[in-house]
Amino acid sequence: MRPILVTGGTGQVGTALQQLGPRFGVEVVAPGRDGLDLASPPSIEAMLRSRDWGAVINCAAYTAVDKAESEPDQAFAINAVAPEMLALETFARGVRLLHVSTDYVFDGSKNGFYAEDDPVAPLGVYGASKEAGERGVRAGNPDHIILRTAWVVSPWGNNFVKTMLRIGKERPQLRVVDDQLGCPTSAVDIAEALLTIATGKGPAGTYHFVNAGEATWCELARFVFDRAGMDVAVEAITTDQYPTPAKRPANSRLSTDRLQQTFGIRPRPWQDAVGEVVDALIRGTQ
Ligand SMILES: NC(=O)C1=CN([C@@H]2O[C@H](COP(=O)(O)OP(=O)(O)OC[C@H]3O[C@@H](n4cnc5c(N)ncnc54)[C@H](OP(=O)(O)O)[C@@H]3O)[C@@H](O)[C@H]2O)C=CC1
Ligand SMILES: Cc1cn([C@H]2C[C@H](O)[C@@H](COP(=O)(O)OP(=O)(O)O[C@H]3O[C@@H](C)C(=O)[C@@H](O)[C@H]3O)O2)c(=O)[nH]c1=O
Repeated sequence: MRPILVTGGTGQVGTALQQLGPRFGVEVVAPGRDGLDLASPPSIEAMLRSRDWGAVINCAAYTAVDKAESEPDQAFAINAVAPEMLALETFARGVRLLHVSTDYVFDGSKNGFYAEDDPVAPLGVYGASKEAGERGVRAGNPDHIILRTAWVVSPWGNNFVKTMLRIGKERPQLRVVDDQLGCPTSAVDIAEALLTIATGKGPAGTYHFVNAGEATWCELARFVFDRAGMDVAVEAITTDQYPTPAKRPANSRLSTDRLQQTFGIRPRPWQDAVGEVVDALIRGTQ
């Protein structure tokens, strides 16, 4: 297969894609921001023109959920404007675009797991910018895959597991919200799903990929300390007791039925995936 271009090569999913490329027998080219700046249209155009790409996977994003509330222009530039440009540039070259999106496009009011066609209604700037990015991708390139995922964890970059391990070393007691439900998901598993789709022939459209099961942030924190063998007491609190600039959905669990039926991808339980990440971080092997 022709090489795959990955944006955001220094991020969690971008790093995982580079690691998994050889297993799929595909060359993954994953520049960081210095090699491909999504805020710069000439940079995007030049990179798209530089090779005969087999697919483009857009993993670059403005992911600072709280900071986005005070930097909406920056968030929309990377999460909405750039994906539309990527869509137009890939369409012009007959290249499929795989675009990663988020559970935060939903408002959390559903009683159950969200399906792909459920109405979106983001609560904050980050979610709104990602939702606008989805629309840009759909409008710009009919040959697109929008893969929504959630609560990404890995040994790389910033994520909740790394935050917990860091704070847990400094304090014996933590307070973590227990009324936001979601699906913790490994960046490696997302990368595997993306490469399965990119190297296959399934139909374009919007899909969900998360690890199986569900948890609150509090349950996830307790799992992490248990797995790490750390004696940290985690007090369950409500969202009201942990005020943040951005509102987050109370329920952002995603159904993966469509992805399973279309691509035969079977997500493993989040405990297996997150456990692997905790083990790697404790061993310091990544
Ligand atoms: N993290 C999560 O919990 C979730 C993430 N997602 C989505 O998954 C995708 C991947 O997320 P994840 O790997 O966690 O993200 P990270 O925050 O780990 O990485 C984001 C990447 O985007 C890059 N980036 C930011 N601005 C630019 C720019 N102007 N030009 C080029 N690159 C830029 C960053 O580069 P630099 O290192 O230079 O900042 C980094 O490589 C994103 O679309 C995100 O919205 C969806 C659900 C949950
Ligand atoms: C650090 C900390 C956080 N929290 C709460 C705040 C928040 O409600 C929840 C998660 O906090 P974080 O800020 O780490 O996670 P957050 O940045 O909201 O994570 C999101 O990132 C974006 C990119 C996504 O797309 C989402 O899927 C999701 O993964 O935990 C506590 O209750 N106690 C704590 O000590």
